[in-house]
Amino acid sequence: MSRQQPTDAATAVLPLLENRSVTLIGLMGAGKTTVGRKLANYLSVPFRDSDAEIETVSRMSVPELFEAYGEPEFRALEARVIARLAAEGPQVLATGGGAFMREDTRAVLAEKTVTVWLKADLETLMERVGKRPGRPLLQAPDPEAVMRNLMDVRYPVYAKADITVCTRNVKREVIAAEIVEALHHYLEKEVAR
Ligand SMILES: Nc1ncnc2c1ncn2[C@@H]1O[C@H](COP(=O)(O)OP(=O)(O)O)[C@@H](O)[C@H]1O
Ligand SMILES: O=C(O)C1=C[C@@H](OP(=O)(O)O)[C@@H](O)[C@H](O)C1
Ligand SMILES: [Mg+2]
Repeated sequence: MSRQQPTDAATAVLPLLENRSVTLIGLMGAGKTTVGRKLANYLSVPFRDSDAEIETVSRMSVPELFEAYGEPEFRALEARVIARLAAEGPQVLATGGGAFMREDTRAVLAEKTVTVWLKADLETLMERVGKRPGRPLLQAPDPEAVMRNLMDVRYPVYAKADITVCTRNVKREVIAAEIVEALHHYLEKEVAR
C-alpha cells in the first residue's frame, strides 16, 4: 500500500497520542478493519486487527472458533488479545464489534487508548456485511433483525467512546480523513484541559 502524504492534522496527532493506540469500535460492517488500515497509513503507525490477531494465535478462523468452542470462549480470547494489544501503541487497533461490550475491555481501552466509534445506519451496515461472509452472528434466518437488535443493545454502550464519527456511503479515505480531524480536535482539547 502506498504511503500517503500526511496532512497537517495527521502530523499533529501522532505526538499528541503519546504512544496511545487509536481503537476503532462499532458494529459489523461499519468499516473498522477497512478504514482502520487507511487511518494507520495516514498517521504512519502500524495497523492491528483483533480478529486477525485472534486467528493468528488460535490458528483458526473466527467462524471456526465460534463453531468449536462457542461465543463465550471467543469473547474470553478476544478480551485477552485486546488487553495485550492495547498496550502496544502508537498504532491503530480495529476491534471486533462485540469487544467493547465487555466492561473490562472498555476499562483497558479507556485507560490506554483513544476510542473512536464508527457509527453507521442499518442500510449501510447490511449492504457492507453482504460483501464478506464469515460473521457467525449473522448466520441467522433474518440477519437484518439480528443487526437491528444489536444496534438497540450496543449503541448506548458504543456511545461511551471518546469520539464518534458517522460513516456512510463515501470512500474509506474520506472517513479516515474525518477521523484524523476528529482526533486532532479531541487531543488538542485534552491538552488545553
Ligand atoms: N466507505 C467505506 N468504508 C468502509 N468499508 C467500505 C466502504 N465502502 C465499502 N466498504 C466495504 O464494506 C466492508 C466493511 O467491512 P469491514 O471493514 O470488515 O468492517 P468491520 O471491520 O467494521 O466489520 C468491506 O467489505 C469494505 O470493502
Ligand atoms: O459484532 C460482533 O460480535 C462480531 C464482530 C466481528 O468483527 P467485525 O466487527 O470486524 O465484523 C467478529 O469479531 C465476530 O464475528 C463477532
Ligand atoms: Mg473487522
